Amino acid sequence: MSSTGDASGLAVHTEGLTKRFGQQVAVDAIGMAVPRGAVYGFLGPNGSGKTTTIRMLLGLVEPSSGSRSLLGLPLPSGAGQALPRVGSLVEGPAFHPYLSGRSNLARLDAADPLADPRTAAGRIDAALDRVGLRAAAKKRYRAYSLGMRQRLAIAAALLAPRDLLVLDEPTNGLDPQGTREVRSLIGSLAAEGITVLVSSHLLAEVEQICSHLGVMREGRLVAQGTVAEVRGAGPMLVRVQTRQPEAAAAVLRELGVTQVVTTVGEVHGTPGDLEPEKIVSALVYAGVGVQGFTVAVTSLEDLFVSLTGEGFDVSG
Ligand SMILES: Nc1ncnc2c1ncn2[C@@H]1O[C@H](COP(=O)(O)OP(=O)(O)OP(=O)(O)O)[C@@H](O)[C@H]1O
Repeated sequence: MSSTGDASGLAVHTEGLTKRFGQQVAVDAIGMAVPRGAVYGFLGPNGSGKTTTIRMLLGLVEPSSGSRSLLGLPLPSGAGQALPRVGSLVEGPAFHPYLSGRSNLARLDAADPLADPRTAAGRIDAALDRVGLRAAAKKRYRAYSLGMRQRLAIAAALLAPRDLLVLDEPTNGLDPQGTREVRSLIGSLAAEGITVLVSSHLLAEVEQICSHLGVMREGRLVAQGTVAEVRGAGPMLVRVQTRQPEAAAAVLRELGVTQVVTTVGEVHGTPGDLEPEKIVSALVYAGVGVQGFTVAVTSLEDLFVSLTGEGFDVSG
């Protein structure tokens, strides 16, 4: 877990945040730190507690214990000041299928007591522009693709000026094209300086756009930090290309390399504290012909499997 420094620079901060449902601990004393300006990927398998955490952050669910603050303001006392600056996509707003995208936004805008009706048209156009739906604004919602529907939902969250956007599984159920659309939209919002907290059970869907990651497993936050920090927390991997993989594997095991795996023309394993040059010289000394030797950090995908006990490429 990384240190995140000054709490005032955090868009989201929790300490010991916990939610119990009867006997079940859905969220177990988590300390989240989302720096301002970050795109924070909140990852974890289904049921690991992401939605419950997000609902606590948005004031939709009361925590059993612990504290939470948004944009430097503690909840619940600072909710009135903080929440208007926070846009969210949690359970997708209810859009009317027979109304156009623009009319749907107009209805939502009119329902907001803080929104000035005299400036509604400009606000709605700006929101449609930002999500790239201006040209399709007059189409009925039911004719929108899934990606367009999700972009309209994000437009709804952007009707008021926001400092923080909280998106719960915004790519869930989207096809690859829709996923790309939402991902690129998140990238452009982040470039405008909006902090984005985006949850997903699919690492691959958010990995490319995130500056920070938080990983949930069974209600606990098991890793958090910049992408590089989280990746760096994983074990190193040595890879030996050779025509004698069995002989190389024996040398590696002898040296104390763990999780040694042999494939055609290659052996890899986790070297622990062993210096890579010691491994190379031992291989040469044993007469193993070394064609290639690399030391690399574990891939994020492998790391997540080890952190969460399951792959992130399983959907549903
Ligand atoms: N209102 C509730 N009453 C009882 N249990 C609940 C309630 N809400 C969530 N849970 C339980 O809390 C755990 C965490 O659920 P949560 O929805 O937060 O997980 P998640 O990581 O968001 O998963 P998903 O992606 O499936 O929504 C689950 O075991 C869930 O069944």
